[in-house]
Amino acid sequence: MSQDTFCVVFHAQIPFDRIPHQFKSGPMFLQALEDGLKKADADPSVKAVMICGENGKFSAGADIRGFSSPKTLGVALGPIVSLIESSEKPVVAAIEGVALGGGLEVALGCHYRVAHAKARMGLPEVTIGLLPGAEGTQRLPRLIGVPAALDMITTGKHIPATEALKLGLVDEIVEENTIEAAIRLANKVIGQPLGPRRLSLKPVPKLPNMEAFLQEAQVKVKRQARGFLAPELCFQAVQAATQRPFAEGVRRERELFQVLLSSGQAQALQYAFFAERAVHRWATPGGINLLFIIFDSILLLSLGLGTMGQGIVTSLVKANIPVVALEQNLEYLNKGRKAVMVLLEREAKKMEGGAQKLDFHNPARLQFTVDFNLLHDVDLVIEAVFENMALKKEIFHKLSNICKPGALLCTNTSALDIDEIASATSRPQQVIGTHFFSPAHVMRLLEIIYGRHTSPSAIATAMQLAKDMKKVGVVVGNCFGFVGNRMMFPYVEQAVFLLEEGSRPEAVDQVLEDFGFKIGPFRMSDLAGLDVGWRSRKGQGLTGPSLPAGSSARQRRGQRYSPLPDLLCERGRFGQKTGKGWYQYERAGGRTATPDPWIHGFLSQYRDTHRIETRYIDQEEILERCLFSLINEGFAILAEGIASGPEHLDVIYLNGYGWPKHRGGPMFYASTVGLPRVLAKLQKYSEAHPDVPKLRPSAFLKKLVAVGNAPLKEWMSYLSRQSPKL
Ligand SMILES: CCCCCCCC/C=C\C=C\CC(=O)SCCNC(=O)CCNC(=O)[C@H](O)C(C)(C)COP(=O)(O)OP(=O)(O)OC[C@H]1O[C@@H](n2cnc3c(N)ncnc32)[C@H](O)[C@@H]1OP(=O)(O)O
Repeated sequence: MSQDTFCVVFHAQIPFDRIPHQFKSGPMFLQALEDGLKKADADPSVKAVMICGENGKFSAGADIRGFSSPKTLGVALGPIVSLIESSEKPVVAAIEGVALGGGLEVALGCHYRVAHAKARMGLPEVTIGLLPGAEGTQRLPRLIGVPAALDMITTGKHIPATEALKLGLVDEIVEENTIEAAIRLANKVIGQPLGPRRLSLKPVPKLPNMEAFLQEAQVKVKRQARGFLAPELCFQAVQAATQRPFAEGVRRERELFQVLLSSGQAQALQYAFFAERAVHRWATPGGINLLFIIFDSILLLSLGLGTMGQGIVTSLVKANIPVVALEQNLEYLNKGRKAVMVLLEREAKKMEGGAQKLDFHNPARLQFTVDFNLLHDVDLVIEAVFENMALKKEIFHKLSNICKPGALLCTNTSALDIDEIASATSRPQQVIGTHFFSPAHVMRLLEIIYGRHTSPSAIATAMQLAKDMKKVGVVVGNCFGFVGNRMMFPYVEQAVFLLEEGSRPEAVDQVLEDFGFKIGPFRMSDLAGLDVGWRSRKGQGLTGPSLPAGSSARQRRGQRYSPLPDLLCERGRFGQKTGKGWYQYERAGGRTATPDPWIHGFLSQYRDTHRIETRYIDQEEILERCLFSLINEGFAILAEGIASGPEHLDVIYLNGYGWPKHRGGPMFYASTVGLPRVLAKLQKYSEAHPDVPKLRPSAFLKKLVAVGNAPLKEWMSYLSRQSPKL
């Protein structure tokens, strides 16, 4: 093929750092694309056009940071995609790496698409609070049909090339040189009619039951979205494709895009996108940041095969890390092994048809043992026994004696003091907290807690482990409850106080679920088991036999205390596992929560006993007392240097506590509410409840308001000592 038959229009786009800023996806970049296309069209020596990316990547779409100037992005790309499609010369996309967002929309404008077998494609705009605004919602259903297009557009998932080929999204996949294959294809199709290849001219493939299908899909999207607008508007845009001609569908897509752009939710999700990446960057006080400790041949030992241990082992096997699972006796080991195998079988099923296979029947990858001697060879231990300081110390003392000198010793704890655990060893620099969230093979968050002596390389290794396990690792300092649970305590405390004052569990849960939480505090408590907190409170001497005689029922250490959860536990109401908790369930182990008249009666009796006047509590008060007390604790955490920035707190809440993504995390949410308002409300509630210290506004919050409601990205600059613990 002669060189002059083609114009390779375009080399773009990620990695972002390798191309000049003005060409990323801004107006100059789009102009260059348009100019190139026009030049190719006008040049009679050019017979076909091939579009490819630079350095083996097609395009990750727009630079998300540029969405502040909408006109230059999605909306302006649409006419260029149309220009590609209307070309009288065949245009072939050569997709390598990724084709995402605007990148895939460009490919949809092309007449043919060739992809490398390892390429991934998707329209992830919904995950940043938007919809594909360059005609993607109108072209994709015409190409792959409504069900598959709806799935891709409303979830934003990336699909592998093999799946794209099955769906008809690409015409060909190749193992070798994609660009050469695209040129070959272009050469072959020169002179063939282009009409049938123009997606805007194609009808949307019919379904026998389109209306019923759409109705059902809409209900599903709405149910899952819980106040998140983008999936619902993505749905509406695809629906428009089924009901209107192409040009009208495009107009509807643009209207909906503008609604999302101005909703505030897009801003929150884009903040969350960068926050998740920002938490990968951490440093010690000396500026040391070791991110590249690689341990691809580690033998890892997971100690304890309860629910957490089972999930951790499953995640490790999924991450292809050789693992030895240890239990104290054969009975527990066999029980744990059975549960792990069930989880792994399930995971293997989900992965069927994909490139990766789960290798868990091979003893070199996964073995179960009660033999502590196997500890000699492991590189890393994750202890996952239950939350008991004495037990953990005993285990760490043993680990310190048996494990080889370089082995990293991790403790899975949700609140216990890492320094105290480390003090039982002769190598506190190699002791670190790894707080997994249940179910550990599903939840993305991993809180990584360093103690006073933890070394930077131990932190780096734990961060690398998180990455290998496809989790979001967030490095935090050591304090009771670390970041996530420490912020959760005042939230749950307020929820219970609200019951004392007149609310009901279902009313409080409803308000927080309407806000967007997957599950309210009482449903959550029933799910986790009320006995967990009861055991912890007994350990702290707040209830149970160690409570000093004569203690007041509703006061502890001079502060307000609610005995309500303890009273439920004393009556055997542990939540779902006993069939009764804050709600009633169909049976022990049941999952359907129903408001329980017994609880309502019990609460009124409790108020009578303690002479509490029942009052009506409105939704605003429920929301503010729960959320603002949690946020207030976040400011205290930042001021103490337990976390390096508000992004860390937000990423923890988004990935471990079901905080609604479209609200950007608690600290981002506070910034959108406005810090003066948060402060004023805390002051008001604190005055009404002077015996609740967690409602007293944090000094750091007051300072940020005093300096004029500083924007979130500047908050940390107002702390005199930043991250003293790092
Ligand atoms: C040849 C075709 C031409 C195409 C023209 C396109 C013109 C665009 C015009 C309009 C389009 C509008 C709609 C959109 O496109 S919206 C954007 C849709 N795209 C995305 O949402 C992709 C988001 N990114 C990712 O999913 C991943 O980052 C991925 C690209 C898969 C790479 O993952 P990974 O390898 O794990 O790396 P990181 O996630 O850590 O990212 C590396 C750094 O790159 C930064 N990054 C990534 N994507 C973007 C982005 N879209 N905008 C800005 N920055 C981005 C990321 O923050 C990392 O940077 P840092 O390390 O500094 O944090």
